[in-house]
Amino acid sequence: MVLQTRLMSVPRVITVHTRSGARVHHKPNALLACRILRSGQCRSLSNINVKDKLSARYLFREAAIIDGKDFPSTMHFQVYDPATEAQIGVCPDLTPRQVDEAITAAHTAFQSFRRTTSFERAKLLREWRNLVMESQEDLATMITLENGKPIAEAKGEVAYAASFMDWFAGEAPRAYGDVIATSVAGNRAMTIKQPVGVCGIITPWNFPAAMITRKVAAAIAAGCTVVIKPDAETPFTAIALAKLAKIAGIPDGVVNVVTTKSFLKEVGEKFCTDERIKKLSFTGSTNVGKLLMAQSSSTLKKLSFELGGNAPFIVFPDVPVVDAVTAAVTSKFRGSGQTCVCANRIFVHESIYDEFCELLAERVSGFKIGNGLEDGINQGPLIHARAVDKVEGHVEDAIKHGGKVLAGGKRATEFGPHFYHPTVIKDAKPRMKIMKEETFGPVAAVFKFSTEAEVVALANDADVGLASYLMTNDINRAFRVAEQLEFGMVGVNTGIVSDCATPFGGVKFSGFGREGSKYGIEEYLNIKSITFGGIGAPY
Ligand SMILES: NC(=O)c1ccc[n+]([C@@H]2O[C@H](COP(=O)([O-])OP(=O)(O)OC[C@H]3O[C@@H](n4cnc5c(N)ncnc54)[C@H](O)[C@@H]3O)[C@@H](O)[C@H]2O)c1
Ligand SMILES: O=CCCC(=O)O
Repeated sequence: MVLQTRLMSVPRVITVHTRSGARVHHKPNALLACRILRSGQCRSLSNINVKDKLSARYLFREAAIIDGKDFPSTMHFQVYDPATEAQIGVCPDLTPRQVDEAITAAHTAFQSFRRTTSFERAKLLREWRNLVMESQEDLATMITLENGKPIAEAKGEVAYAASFMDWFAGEAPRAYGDVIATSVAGNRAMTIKQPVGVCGIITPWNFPAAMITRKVAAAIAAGCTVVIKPDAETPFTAIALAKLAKIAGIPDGVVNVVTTKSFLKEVGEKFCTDERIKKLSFTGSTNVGKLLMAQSSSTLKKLSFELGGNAPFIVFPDVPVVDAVTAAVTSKFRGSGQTCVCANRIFVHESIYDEFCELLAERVSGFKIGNGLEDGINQGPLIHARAVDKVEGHVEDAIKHGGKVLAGGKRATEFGPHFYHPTVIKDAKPRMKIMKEETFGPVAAVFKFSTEAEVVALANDADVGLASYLMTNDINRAFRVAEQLEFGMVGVNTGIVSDCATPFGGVKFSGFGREGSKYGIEEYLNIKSITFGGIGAPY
């Protein structure tokens, strides 16, 4: 019976592709199907009917979107729910040649879209935003299915994603230029800002909607067109967003979504080396960021990179411990610890260390783990088996180096293979892996410190510099420490720094460029200076 159920999950036609792009189609017989299941190519025990879970069934599309149309393909990859391992659907596995069609569509659309007024683009963005919020439940359901985060968090992500549309609708008409006094008496100069052109957008799985809209809303506000490549773990939210963009009246070719898995490297290279793509905005790991930067050198593209973090969370003794724990929990366990701004190293002053650790462990032990679609769940699965292995490795390493597990510390296999119990580790030491590497999982490692100078040095002892946090009620210390922290963002007395209105981005190996805020649109604009001569002396 189990085998029969498993066999039903094997696609009716299987397309196997070679690296050279040649395709072979199979109608699997039982033997081949068994081999596929054994090889792990098809691991689901059942399929989820996503459309039945949505009120707008058309939002779930198993197609790329190029030039406003569904782009079919004969090659596909499967997408799975990390909570149940059931198959959610299949997505086109596009080759660089097919991706070329998306770039052509974006390039053609740019010729007219660049000429729209900023007011027209703002109107389109607001329309898109309204549709996204009307579809909040459906989009959140898709996010939870693809990514695993609890449904309440997924709804929050949709609202966060929509906030960038609203924000950049406001920023579009405010892309002001300057009037400049020149050194030559007869001259006058001014600047105007123009859209850079077609933008390549590469995004990770941890925020299937918000990492896209933070880039795309800014690009559209500026008058650019985009080709989005979402992560192969979470493509359906991106496709639904593009469908809503079309319904909002955003012209065909302005928002394209390409999906790929087997041709990831080649498609990445295509994004970097195609001269029609003038800007690449990437959110993901530092290693991939370095590769994309190297690959882009031949085309000298404008680049924005939001890369990995390893956030310190510093607790000084002048704040109530309960407030510090609440902020630490908010920062650490968002998305089961899988956000780039999650606290990774919690530094607590020795005078309140034991109390903090105990209260943190008590809070974390009360978390409700499970399938994010169920009521009341606040910790879902991790994205895949590799993520669980990494978390397990960090916990084992911490124990080996003297760390004491106060909560969790083990896989939560009773919920499924991708679950890990939210964990608190006391007596964390700088020699542990967790000090140097982002865990990207639900592990709170708590370090003890004695002096301000010591903790600032410890916090800055990282090759990345994205978010950082400090808790203190001493205003002088807040300024002093915030200014010394080598990070792009500092949260003082809060565990959340993300907001459409504030600049988001890092320093060091966390990348460069800023998203959101009044600076976000600048990443998609070129400044042109226009000098008028022969005007005469100024009055
Ligand atoms: N700074 C931020 O805003 C931010 C946000 C989310 C995640 N992150 C970072 O991302 C990392 C985890 O995410 P991840 O595992 O998905 O990262 P990743 O770098 O593996 O993947 C990110 C995206 O890049 C794509 N990609 C991978 N290899 C590629 C290649 N050779 N060419 C082109 N595209 C390629 C992936 O398909 C995905 O779409 C963490 O380090 C995290 O801190 C940073
Ligand atoms: O994971 C990175 C982005 C998280 C955020 O925007 O708050």
